[in-house]
Amino acid sequence: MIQALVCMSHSPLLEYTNPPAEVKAAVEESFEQVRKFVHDFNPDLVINFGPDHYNGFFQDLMPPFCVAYNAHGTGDYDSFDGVLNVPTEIAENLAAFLVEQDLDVAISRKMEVDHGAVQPMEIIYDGAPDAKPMIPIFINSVSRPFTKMARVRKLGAAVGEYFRNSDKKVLFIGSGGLSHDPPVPRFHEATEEQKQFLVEGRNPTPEARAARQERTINTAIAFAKGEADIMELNPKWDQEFMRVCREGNVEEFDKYHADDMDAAAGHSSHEVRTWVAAYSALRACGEYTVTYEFYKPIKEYIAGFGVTTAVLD
Ligand SMILES: O=C(O)/C=C/c1cccc(O)c1O
Ligand SMILES: [Fe+2]
Repeated sequence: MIQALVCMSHSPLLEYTNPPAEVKAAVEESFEQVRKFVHDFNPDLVINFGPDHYNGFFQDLMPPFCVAYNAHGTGDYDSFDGVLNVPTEIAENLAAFLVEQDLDVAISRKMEVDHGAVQPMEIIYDGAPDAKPMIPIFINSVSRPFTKMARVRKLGAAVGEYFRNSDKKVLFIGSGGLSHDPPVPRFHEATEEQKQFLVEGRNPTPEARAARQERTINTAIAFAKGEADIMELNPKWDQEFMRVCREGNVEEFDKYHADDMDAAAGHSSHEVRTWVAAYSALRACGEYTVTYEFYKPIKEYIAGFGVTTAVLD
């Protein structure tokens, strides 16, 4: 087995809110399954398709895709705040290959990644996402305009093609989703203060960061009580999306359009773009089988929470 995949939801609320004990236990069991899967596979390299939540990328310059040549954690919600172990030369060669395939990715020699990118690696490697060489690939999942899903699929497929004949064991990670609508500001509905944050919010003061995080935590607590002004989770939508992942006909991802996603599954459902890229990468390496699936709508985490693993046939 030379390539494998983990796609999973993330939530910065894992350590900040309290779902019922049986839900917490079920989530922890899903994490245990993922840990075992990855430790058995023991990748040489991780390709991490991740979103950002206005910690590393802002609307002063928002690329659709960005390949990191070097990266560090931003430490939001107490996530990893150190330097990541990015193999720069492999990342440079990968980006050059992608551009040759007409996928005009941005590159960064100093990418700042937030909980959205590092959380699966923190879960797998006991809080140490720098435990393995990892190339973060940012996929804009928060800021309009959104690329068509077919472009995300093609990006993933080209990444897979690049590693298909590699002698390294490569793990593709997609981090985010599924249906959810956390209180991340959207430019055209934002206050003047929020607009300024969306454009110039890099390196917030500790007070500003704490206030932002407290707002999200309070929203999650209110959401669990049925009192928050955010969209409901949509388990039906989530399960349909997971069916497409499972069946392996990745062109079917192209049916997802941004406006419909907003309306049916919430404004952060775009994070499934990371899954689309990761599944398309694996599919470019061969036919695959999903070996593990977990799903629960969890209001305390503001997430339709899905976890999957897959291997080549
Ligand atoms: O406040 C943020 O940056 C994001 C919060 C959030 C909440 C729930 C699920 C997610 O995927 C999130 O990123
Ligand atoms: Fe997120």
